[in-house]
Amino acid sequence: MSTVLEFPAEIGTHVTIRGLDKSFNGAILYDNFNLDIPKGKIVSIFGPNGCGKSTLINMVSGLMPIDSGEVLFDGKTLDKTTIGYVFQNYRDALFPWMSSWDNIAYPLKRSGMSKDKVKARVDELVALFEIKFNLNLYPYELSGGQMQTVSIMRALAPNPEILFLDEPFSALDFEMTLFIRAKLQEANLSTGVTMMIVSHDLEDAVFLADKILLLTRRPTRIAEYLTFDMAKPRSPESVSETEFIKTKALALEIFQREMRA
Ligand SMILES: Nc1ncnc2c1ncn2[C@@H]1O[C@H](COP(=O)(O)OP(=O)(O)OP(=O)(O)O)[C@@H](O)[C@H]1O
Repeated sequence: MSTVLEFPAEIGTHVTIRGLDKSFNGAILYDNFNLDIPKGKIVSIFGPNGCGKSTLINMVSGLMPIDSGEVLFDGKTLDKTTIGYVFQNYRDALFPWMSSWDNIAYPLKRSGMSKDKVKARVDELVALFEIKFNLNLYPYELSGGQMQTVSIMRALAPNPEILFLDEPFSALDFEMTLFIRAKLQEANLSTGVTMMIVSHDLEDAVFLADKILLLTRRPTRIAEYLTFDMAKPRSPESVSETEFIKTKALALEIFQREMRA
């Protein structure tokens, strides 16, 4: 098994993943997998169907057990780390018996925060997300995009060090995708929260990314770990700029190479 001593992390690393192994029913998905996630940055994960993108963030976030290996956050274990997780299926992720406001406040109330502080934190998020709809509504009374916005606000409420997002755009229309992309970018830039985002859509993946993790078919390895340092904040027009088009084309080329392999 690899260890941090064998493969020291680069300076500025938040999450070190070392010697990660995972099999399902004897079929190897990850075998001695190593990865560094930089602090305060956004890493987009892209790769062939079934290569284990969701499994990777589920293992790092502790939703799924690993067979062996080590995951450390600034050298700490998961139980000493505040994380947030945004699920693909926001309909099932929100508590249907609570108003949207109570959904967002839930993790804060659970941590024992005083009523005044809870209200102040929810107000901060309302300002950040420029919420115009009524948060007294129940999730089922909201549109899909509004529900996903509430799920992201809930995940960000406790000021996590790291936010995991599993295909947050997959069920959104284009207008909401643009809105949520912009808000995730703002949240990252204003709070420095690290993000790991699984995306099926290459444009979404590249738009937010400081790093693009391209995975191979299983057993899953790193095909390339691209750095994309186009200036931020990026705008909807950024996708037409040469720098963006070039990186997207490079990622596509690597993806296609892996599909043929
Ligand atoms: N709980 C499980 N039990 C058995 N096999 C599983 C389980 N979870 C995932 N797998 C298998 O592991 C592989 C990777 O799944 P995962 O959902 O992580 O891939 P993905 O890259 O996110 O896929 P997609 O692009 O289709 O969303 C798949 O072959 C899947 O069938």
